[in-house]
Amino acid sequence: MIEVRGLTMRYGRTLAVDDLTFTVKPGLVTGFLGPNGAGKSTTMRVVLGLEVPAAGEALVDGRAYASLRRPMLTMGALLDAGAVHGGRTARAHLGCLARSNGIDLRRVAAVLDQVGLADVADRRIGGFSLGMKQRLGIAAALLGDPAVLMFDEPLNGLDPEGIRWIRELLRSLAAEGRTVLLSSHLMNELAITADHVVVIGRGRLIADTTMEALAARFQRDVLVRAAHPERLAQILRAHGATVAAETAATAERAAPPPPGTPGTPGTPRSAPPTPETAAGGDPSVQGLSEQELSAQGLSERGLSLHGLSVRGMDAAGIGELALRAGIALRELTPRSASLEEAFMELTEDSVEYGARPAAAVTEVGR
Ligand SMILES: Nc1ncnc2c1ncn2[C@@H]1O[C@H](COP(=O)(O)OP(=O)(O)OP(=O)(O)O)[C@@H](O)[C@H]1O
Repeated sequence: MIEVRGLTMRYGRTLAVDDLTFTVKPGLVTGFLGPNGAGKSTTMRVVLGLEVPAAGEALVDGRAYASLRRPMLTMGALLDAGAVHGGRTARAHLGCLARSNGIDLRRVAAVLDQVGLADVADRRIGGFSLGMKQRLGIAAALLGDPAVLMFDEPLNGLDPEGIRWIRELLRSLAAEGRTVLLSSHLMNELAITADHVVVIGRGRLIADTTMEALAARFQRDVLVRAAHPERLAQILRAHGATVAAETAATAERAAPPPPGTPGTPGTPRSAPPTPETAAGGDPSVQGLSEQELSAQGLSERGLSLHGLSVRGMDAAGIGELALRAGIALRELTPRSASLEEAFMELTEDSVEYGARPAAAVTEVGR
């Protein structure tokens, strides 16, 4: 477990960490998020005893890291993969670390194997790529078989295969009951990898929550396609939900970004097209502007194709009401903001979200 309590850290006039408190629990992968300069690396350096805070404390399994006699057995950390002696081989580097921490030298071969560097163990680190150096840094962190692991931006420099590898490694380490903290700028990767997230901005805590709760907090709506949408809309409204027609505009906003665009959604945003929509849909609805749609009123058939955007009720509740009414559902998709969007919203200085486009929905069922 890592406990950060009332931590404050200054560099001259810069308040890098401001009365920060959070706990990183065992058995979970915890993501540490924050914009540039938020104080993530500073917090990690204080945890490692590399900086002395102005106030507060950071404890690893109840002890200050600096007070541990053989610290690598308690916590393994990777802060800067480049900070290694380039003239040494990977095996010699890990051997030095093992000897200075009283770690059995057989662990060196074991961790080299674990991170996929066994074949290059006797090459000089100076010739390693950034990705290989990241793997070596992870091997060093694992050397003492510690119960607590902390990585600063471990995904930097890794190719997609490397990112998948580290994601699986972190998940397996947490599944073994270890405490795993990683900072990252790659929100999408954190969304897939982390169970819990600590978000900071300007050195202060912004959110300390499960990834699931974060997704629920930023849940936009549930997309519903049903056989009798008008009737279902009325029932849902009668039970307190807000129901709007899904238009081409809302569907486009909710669609996943094109490949390569940062910000993969946390939950699926749109279902595969039905044979009808794939074939071009109802010409009386498709291609019309929102104003035209609301002026004309949406046809039952148009609504069943494009669907309903439902807020204020979860998918299970909607499904239950539809079942009771005997209305067949063709689609029921909860749609969340991507973690990227959630992160931007959380860390934005102003609560006002001025840049967000006006809602392109039309009320239904009244
Ligand atoms: N050694 C230092 N001397 C002076 N200021 C520093 C030092 N280290 C960090 N800072 C300042 O402290 C603040 C927090 O920096 P820190 O590196 O901890 O943020 P971060 O969240 O890790 O950022 P990034 O994601 O860009 O690495 C920043 O304003 C930074 O400029």
